[in-house]
Amino acid sequence: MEMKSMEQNKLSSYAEGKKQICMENDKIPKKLYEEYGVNCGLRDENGKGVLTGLTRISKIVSFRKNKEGTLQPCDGELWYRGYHIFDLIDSLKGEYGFEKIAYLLLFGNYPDAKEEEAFFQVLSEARELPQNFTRDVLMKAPSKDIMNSMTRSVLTLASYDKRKEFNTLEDNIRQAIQMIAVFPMLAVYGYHAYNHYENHASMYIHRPDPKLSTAENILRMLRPDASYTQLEAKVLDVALILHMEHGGGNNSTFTTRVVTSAGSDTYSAVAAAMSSLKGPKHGGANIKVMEMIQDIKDHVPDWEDKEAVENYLAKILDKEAFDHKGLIYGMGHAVYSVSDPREKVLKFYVQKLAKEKGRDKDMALYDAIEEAAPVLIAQKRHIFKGVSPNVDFYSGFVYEMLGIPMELYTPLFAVARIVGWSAHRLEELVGMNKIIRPAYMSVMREREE
Ligand SMILES: CC(=O)SCCNC(=O)CCNC(=O)[C@H](O)C(C)(C)COP(=O)(O)OP(=O)(O)OC[C@H]1O[C@@H](n2cnc3c(N)ncnc32)[C@H](O)[C@@H]1OP(=O)(O)O
Ligand SMILES: O=C([O-])CC(=O)C(=O)O
Repeated sequence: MEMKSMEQNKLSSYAEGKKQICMENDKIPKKLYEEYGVNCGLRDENGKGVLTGLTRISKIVSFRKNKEGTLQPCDGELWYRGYHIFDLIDSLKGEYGFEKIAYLLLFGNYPDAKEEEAFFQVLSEARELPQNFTRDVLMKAPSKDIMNSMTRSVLTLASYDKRKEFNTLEDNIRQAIQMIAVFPMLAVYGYHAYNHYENHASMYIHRPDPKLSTAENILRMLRPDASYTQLEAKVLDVALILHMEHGGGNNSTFTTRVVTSAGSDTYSAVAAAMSSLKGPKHGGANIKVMEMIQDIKDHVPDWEDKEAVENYLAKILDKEAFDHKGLIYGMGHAVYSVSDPREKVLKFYVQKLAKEKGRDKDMALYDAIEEAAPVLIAQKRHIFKGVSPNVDFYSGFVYEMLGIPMELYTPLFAVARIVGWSAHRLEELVGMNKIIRPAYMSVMREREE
C-alpha cells in the first residue's frame, strides 16, 4: 500500500510502540493449553488431529498398529478414493494422468474410457478466459507474488459468472471444472506479465492446445518456443498428481471447507484457500526451500563438506541464519512422521533428472540436508513423532530442472490442489450443510469498571 513517506514513518513508529503491549496481552502460556486439555493447532503432540469431519475423498496413514496392538509411527501412505497413490501413478505407465485422477477425486470413481474422454473434452473447452481478461486483469498491476495475482483473478472471475448467486450443486460442479481448467493460464500468464513488466523480458502469450494434457499445456504456455519433451511433461504430470489432494485437515483444504460451510461462493472459497496455501509453513515452503538452498550455497563455500552444511543448518535452526525464523523448510509435517510418500516419488524423479542434467553436486547437498536436518531438529525442538522431508523438499528442485521459474512453484501446487479443494467443497455442500464453528475456551479475565 503506497502512503506518503511521512505518514508511513509515523504509522510505523506507532506500530513499533504497540509491539510490547501486543506481546503482553496476546501471549497465552502453553501450560494453559495443557491445563484445559486444548490441543494447540488442533492436533495432539503425535500429530493426531482433533476430528472435525468425515471424508471419502482421501486417506493419510502415518501410524499403524503393531502385533501387540499399539500404534507405531510408520512410513506415510496416501490414498485417493480407495487407491494407493503409488498404484495410481504406476498404473499410468507412460500416459498423462492429471485429468483422470482429477475425475476420480471429484466424482469418486475411476473414469472408464468414455468418461475419461468426455471429461478431457469438457476440461479442454473450459480452458478459456473471458474476453480480454488477460489484457484487462492479468496484465494490470502484475506482481512477483503470483499467488496474489491468481487470487485476484479468481475473485475477478466471479464478476463474469452470471449464475454466481444461485450456488446450486450443478453450478458448483461447473465452477470447479472451470477453475481446474483455467488455473494453469492464471499462473503462467500471471508470470509472463510479471516477467515482462518487472524484469523487462519479452512478452508472449501462447494459447492452450485443446488436444494436450494439463501438464503439456503448462509447458507449452510457459516456454517461448512452446516445446517440451515427453519426459518433462510426464514428470510435471506426476508432480501435479502428487499435489492434488491431502485430506480435509490440511490448512488450505480446511479453509475451503470452513468458508464453504458459511454458504460463500466458489470464488471466495478458492481465494481463501489460495491465501492459506501460499503460507511458508504450507505450500509456500517449496519456494522457501529453494531460497534456503541458495542461501546455504552462498554461505558454505564448500557445500560438499557435510559437516559445514550441518553447522549452517544448526545456525538456521537457532534463528542466526537465512530468514531467522528457525525453520528448515521442506522438513517436518503435521501428520507424517517416518516419511511422506510423495517425497519418495519426487526423489525418484529428482535422482533421474539430476543424473541426466549433471546436477550430482546439488543432489549431494539435498542428501546431506535430508540426513542432517531431522537429527538437528530432534536435538533442538520437542519432537514426539519424528521429522522427515515433506513433499515440498524436492518439488522445487524438480521444477528447477524443468526450467520452471521459482515464482511459479507455489502456483503449480495450487494448479494441482484446486482439484482437492473442489472435491472437498462438493463433499461439504452435499454431505454436511452445517456451519463449521469450533469453540475457543476463554481465558479472559473479567475486569471491574
Ligand atoms: C504441503 C505442506 O504443507 S508440507 C509442510 C511444508 N512446510 C515446511 O516445510 C515448513 C517447515 N516445517 C514446519 O514448519 C513444520 O514441520 C510444520 C508446520 C509442517 C509442522 O509443524 P508441527 O505440526 O509443529 O510439527 P511437529 O509437531 O512435528 O513439530 C514439533 C516441533 O518441531 C519443530 N519443527 C518441525 N518441523 C521443523 C522444521 N522444519 N524446522 C524447524 N523446526 C521444526 C516445531 O516447530 C515444533 O517445535 P516446538 O518444540 O517449538 O514445539
Ligand atoms: O497435510 C498437511 O498438513 C499439509 C500437506 O502436506 C498438504 O496439504 O499437502
